[in-house]
Amino acid sequence: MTQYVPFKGRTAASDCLGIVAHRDDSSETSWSENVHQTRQNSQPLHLPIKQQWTGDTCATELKLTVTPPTPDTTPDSEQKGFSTNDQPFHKKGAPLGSSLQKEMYCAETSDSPNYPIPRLIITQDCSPNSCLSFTSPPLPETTSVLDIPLSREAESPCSDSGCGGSPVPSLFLRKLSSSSGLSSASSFEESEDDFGGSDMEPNGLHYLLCSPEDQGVPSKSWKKLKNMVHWSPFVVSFKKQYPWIQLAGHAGNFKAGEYGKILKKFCESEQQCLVGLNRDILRPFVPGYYGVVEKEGENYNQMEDLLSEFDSPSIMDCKMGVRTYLEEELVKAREKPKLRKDMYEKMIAVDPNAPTEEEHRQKAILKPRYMQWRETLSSTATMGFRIEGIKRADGSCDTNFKKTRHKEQVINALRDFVDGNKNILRKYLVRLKELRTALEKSEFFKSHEVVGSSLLFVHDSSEQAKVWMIDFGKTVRLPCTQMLNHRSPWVEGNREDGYLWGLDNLINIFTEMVQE
Ligand SMILES: Nc1ncnc2c1ncn2[C@@H]1O[C@H](COP(=O)(O)OP(=O)(O)OP(=O)(O)O)[C@@H](O)[C@H]1O
Ligand SMILES: O=P(O)(O)O[C@@H]1[C@H](O)[C@H](O)[C@@H](OP(=O)(O)O)[C@H](OP(=O)(O)O)[C@H]1O
Repeated sequence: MTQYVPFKGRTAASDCLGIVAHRDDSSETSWSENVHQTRQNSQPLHLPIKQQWTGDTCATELKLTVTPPTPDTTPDSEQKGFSTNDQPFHKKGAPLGSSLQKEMYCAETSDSPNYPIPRLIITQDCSPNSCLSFTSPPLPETTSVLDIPLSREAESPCSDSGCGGSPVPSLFLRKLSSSSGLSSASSFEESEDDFGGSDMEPNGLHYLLCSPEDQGVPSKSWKKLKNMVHWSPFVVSFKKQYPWIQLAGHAGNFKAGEYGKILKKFCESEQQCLVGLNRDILRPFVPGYYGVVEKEGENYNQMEDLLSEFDSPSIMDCKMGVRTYLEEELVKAREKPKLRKDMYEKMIAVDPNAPTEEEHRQKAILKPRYMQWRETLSSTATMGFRIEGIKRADGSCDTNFKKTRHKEQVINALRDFVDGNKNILRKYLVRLKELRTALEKSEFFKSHEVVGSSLLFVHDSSEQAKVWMIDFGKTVRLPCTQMLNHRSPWVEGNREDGYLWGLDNLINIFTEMVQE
């Protein structure tokens, strides 16, 4: 589906799902008003969004000077092109000054505060499904983490990049997605004593086995050991010896923790979310949180490993919401536009015709442009969720879902994921509905913009099937007076994320599949 941009005017009304973007220029307010009115009365004239990024509108203002890999001494804030004062993004992981975290492909541009980053406005038929009523999970009286104060202020997100890109050498730390060029580089390289390396997948992808013994040890071996943990008290020392798989996300973000726990690079706002969620009605749907752990000079959030209760699990990561970047990322991008060579390369790897002429000339694109392109290429914009990756029970792994956009494609992927097993589908459906009920009651949820968060689906051959919310690196507390319903269309400023709308759609799809 093409993404459209309203272009000076309105047209007839439309009930169907559509995407509207507009320029952030001097006519911003009236554009915004037009779009609001448009949803009620009329449909805007449309232009492909690609035209937002043509040279005559904006790109001529950019002068691309690709910054070569910088020495380790460069402060992170400079790496990201932010001054030390403008720090809306807490970086993930290491303490300030870590030499690990570098921006390699970020290109500085001339400062142009009025640089027109388009605003994406999703118009959608967001009539929610009628909610089935389920007993709410009991609100815990105590939590596993008790003493971390919650800030009342909006938390800054943990985006590695904001609009400036990942603060790590992309040669070493890659996003675990097919187009990001997965290689045998393991995100656990730094701790080979603790973990095994990566396994080559049949489709050429790799996933990570978080098993101390698995360098050269076939998975059957650890399985045996794991069984021993189940059956014999003498094998306690074999704890941690099961494979842990990171299906999506930034490579290098995880390490093994205690048995049944994993460590994710520390991010303050994610920590606050995990603490808040563990005190909320959503507690049964999020990983347990066990505080901050320091390992090899770096801080990590220790959380429950959601795979630990499963045997050779099948796993799916679904990124939720209609938007995958925060509003403040757009603001940042306008203030300090930065060209991303790596994102241009990821884009042309999927579709060589996707970049505008100007982007081709510059061989770089802005992050919001890339993120919007990803959203419209996949089902994010049209359904409010997208599949990021699937790992099947046989060990095969697929992260090639960038172009999985249509309902039929999603259904095929889901059918393949559950291997046609309707019992598992039914269990997922029940769990998704329970989650929706909890989300609709949750104090945490209504007071946070939840962007880039995923649902982790896990099942195994015993037909145990569960879903959890994960990844709160870009979950941001709203100002006290603001609340979201997570179903309204997003208009920049309202901070709606479409999370519940996406969940409604997911539930509809599972319902259809169960009834098939
Ligand atoms: N608590 C958990 N238990 C088991 N697996 C997990 C858990 N948290 C994350 N994972 C695995 O790690 C992957 C990435 O997790 P997550 O999305 O939190 O990482 P990230 O690097 O912050 O991602 P992103 O780049 O999208 O922000 C998930 O797809 C899942 O496979
Ligand atoms: O899946 P892809 O196509 O590889 O694209 C990445 C994906 O959109 C991530 O969500 C994003 O991280 P954040 O959500 O943390 O912004 C990352 O940005 P980054 O490269 O700036 O980290 C992108 O590169």
